[in-house]
Amino acid sequence: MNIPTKSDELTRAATPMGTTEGYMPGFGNDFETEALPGALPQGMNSPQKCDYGLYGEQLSGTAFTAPSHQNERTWCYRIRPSVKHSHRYEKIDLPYWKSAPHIPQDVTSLGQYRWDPVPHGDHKLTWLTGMRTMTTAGDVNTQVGMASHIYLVTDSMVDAYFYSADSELLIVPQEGRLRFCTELGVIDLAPQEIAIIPRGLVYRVELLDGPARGFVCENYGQKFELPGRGPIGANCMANRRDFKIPVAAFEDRETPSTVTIKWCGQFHETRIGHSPLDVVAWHGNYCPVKYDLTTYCPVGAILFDHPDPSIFTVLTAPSGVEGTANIDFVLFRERWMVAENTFRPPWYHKNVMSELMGNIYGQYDAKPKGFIPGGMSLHNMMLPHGPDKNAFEGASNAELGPEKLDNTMSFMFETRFPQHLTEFAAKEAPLQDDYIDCWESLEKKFDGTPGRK
Ligand SMILES: O=C(O)Cc1cc(O)ccc1O
Ligand SMILES: [Fe+2]
Repeated sequence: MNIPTKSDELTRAATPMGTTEGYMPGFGNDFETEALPGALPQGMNSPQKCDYGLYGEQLSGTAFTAPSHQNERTWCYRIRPSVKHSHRYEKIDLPYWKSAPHIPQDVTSLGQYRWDPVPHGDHKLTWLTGMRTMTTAGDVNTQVGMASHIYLVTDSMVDAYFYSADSELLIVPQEGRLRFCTELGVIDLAPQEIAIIPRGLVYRVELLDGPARGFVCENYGQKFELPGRGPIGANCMANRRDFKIPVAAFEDRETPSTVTIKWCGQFHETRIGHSPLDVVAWHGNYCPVKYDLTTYCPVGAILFDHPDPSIFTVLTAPSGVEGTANIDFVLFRERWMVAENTFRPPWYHKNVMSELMGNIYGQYDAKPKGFIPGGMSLHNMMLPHGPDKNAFEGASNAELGPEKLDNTMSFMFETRFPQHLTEFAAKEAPLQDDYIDCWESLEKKFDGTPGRK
């Protein structure tokens, strides 16, 4: 079902030559875009008077003094400054959207957990009311850790806008299509794509094709960046040119509207008389982005053994400790399996990091049954897990030749912090009570006989 949206009224910049319509290619580089000719000042940021009577305003995504290779900011030229967009703030309740630290007393997070897809109910839900927090980790106030959410969207936000001062959001759709109308332009998002909406950026979310469901990683810490490729070199994994940044788009609409702000885990609302999506031109490197996961080029073992899943890292959000991420976003997609004399699925293991997984489509090799599209699993810090009985027997006895793992796309939000279940995850979401039984029938094979396999 295609749904008409308000955003058809947005005035968009012409798309630069050679780019996909509405987007500019790149990640972390400097962009410039204007929806009206000449709206972007040249050679300086703060002319005495901006063209078209626009106001200049900077959005800083890193500290002013962050090292230059990490420094991110964007200059916006807009109809009104943001401060005119915020009157008195009133606290509001979004009871299903939780922030760390949130450790419910009567919920245990120590265990292996798996959920069926959270079903769409009868209620109408927007991006804000349909956000369901599953886990939280770290502390939103000290800007470390993350939360994982499921979103269920049946309705567009109408004259309603949002920004998170707490976090950037990494969005992983699983069903339905959404349109993110942001201050810096429009991102249309479908399953097999991801988007990042930066901290502080105002937007509304429209439903293009619904109902929509997906996963969100809310990153309280340092921004997601591309991982270093080390000896792999300059190519493969996620390539910068496959990321897409929207061109400038604005609306000049005088309608009573609300802006909701997430700030230190609390939600506040303010009323304004116009659309805040009024940035006519911008330049900078702090911006929303989308990425098509089918452009991710996996690199793997081409002779024997199963490497650590870090080879599949799409994006990493560093913590203060080198090599130990606040969050890694890891993708398990279609690929060839060729390793000889090897148990090919993931090995049994315990991990100091906490692994939250979601299935976008198809079958995951370690869990041929039970981990279904839209479903999630959590293997928390230092809790053992690995292939279920079927996967173990199948892979141990398979005739090994080159084999294509086809029709498969799952992902992992892996964090250095333990993840705590919310009441929703423990009591309302479709938790599989029998999940741990998938390992129960793994029998003892050892009988002391050398050469027994
Ligand atoms: O537990 C999982 O399924 C995720 C995972 C995959 C893999 O290939 C190696 C380690 C790992 O944690
Ligand atoms: Fe794992």
